[in-house]
Amino acid sequence: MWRGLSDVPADWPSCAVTIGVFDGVHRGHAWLIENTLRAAAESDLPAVLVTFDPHPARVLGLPRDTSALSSIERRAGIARELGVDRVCVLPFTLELARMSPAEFIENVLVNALHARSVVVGANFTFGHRGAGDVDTLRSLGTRHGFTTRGVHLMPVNGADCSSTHIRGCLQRGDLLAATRALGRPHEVEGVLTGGHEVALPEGTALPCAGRYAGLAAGRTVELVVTGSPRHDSDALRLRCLDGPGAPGETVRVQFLEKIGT
Ligand SMILES: Cc1cc2nc3c(=O)[nH]c(=O)nc-3n(C[C@H](O)[C@H](O)[C@H](O)COP(=O)(O)O)c2cc1C
Ligand SMILES: Nc1ncnc2c1ncn2[C@@H]1O[C@H](COP(=O)(O)OP(=O)(O)OP(=O)(O)O)[C@@H](O)[C@H]1O
Repeated sequence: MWRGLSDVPADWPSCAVTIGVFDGVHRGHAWLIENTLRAAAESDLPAVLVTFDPHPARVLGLPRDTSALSSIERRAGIARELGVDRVCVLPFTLELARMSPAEFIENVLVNALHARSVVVGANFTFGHRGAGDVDTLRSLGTRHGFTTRGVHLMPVNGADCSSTHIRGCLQRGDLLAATRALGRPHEVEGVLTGGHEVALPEGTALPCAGRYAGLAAGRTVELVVTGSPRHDSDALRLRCLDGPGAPGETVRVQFLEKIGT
């Protein structure tokens, strides 16, 4: 995983690039990655996924739920499992947010990554005030020697499959719909404390308060989410009953089904 453009080797070859937050790496993201791998294979190029951390909306203070469906490490791990060769995490700062679409293309895609093919979802925006889109990539790409593909958005159950949709499913306790959009059950990772509590990184997305059937360390467990859900879900706490490990151990927990309030 490259953390910032300074980690990209100067002799990095031409490549195919896909860009976005990719929180949760849901089925729509997987479809986009599949298209990127196809574009890469057609020209025998490596595939790079460019992502941002923290979430741009959080840095910009936009009134949106930006609770994390996956940590940046997990996101990169899933992308690698899907076949991406490198993940480049750009620290999303106010300075980056002020970069124009043309500057982003020149500094990131052309000068650092040597992009020859760029593949994004049809709704992708970038650059100051989100002014750049697929058409911007297409017209500036002609000048800079890369091609652009805008991939149609994969729907799930008639709606756009998006991280926002999945956060909404979790807030309603609709785990079935969340699983369907993610292509796997929602999971979180944290450290077990005394009293079976799981200490989670700040801003982790949890389903609404209630009792859930889940999996931890390969065992069926009962999960209890307590607290009053707020916009960013930090007020929610997680307990994992049935002793999945000793205090201090890191545990990955999957939510399978809501079994009570
Ligand atoms: C260089 C750059 C500057 C950006 N500046 C802004 C901005 O000023 N305002 C904004 O709402 N989003 C801004 N964004 C965020 C994008 O509009 C978009 O949310 C982000 O690239 C993630 O794309 P995705 O939501 O499709 O994953 C910027 C993104 C980039 C890469
Ligand atoms: N359903 C989808 N099908 C194909 N591509 C998608 C889909 N959803 C998002 N993308 C693309 O994936 C990349 C990452 O997007 P992003 O992380 O913003 O996804 P998102 O799920 O729409 O997130 P959010 O709901 O937080 O805006 C972007 O290029 C975006 O256009």
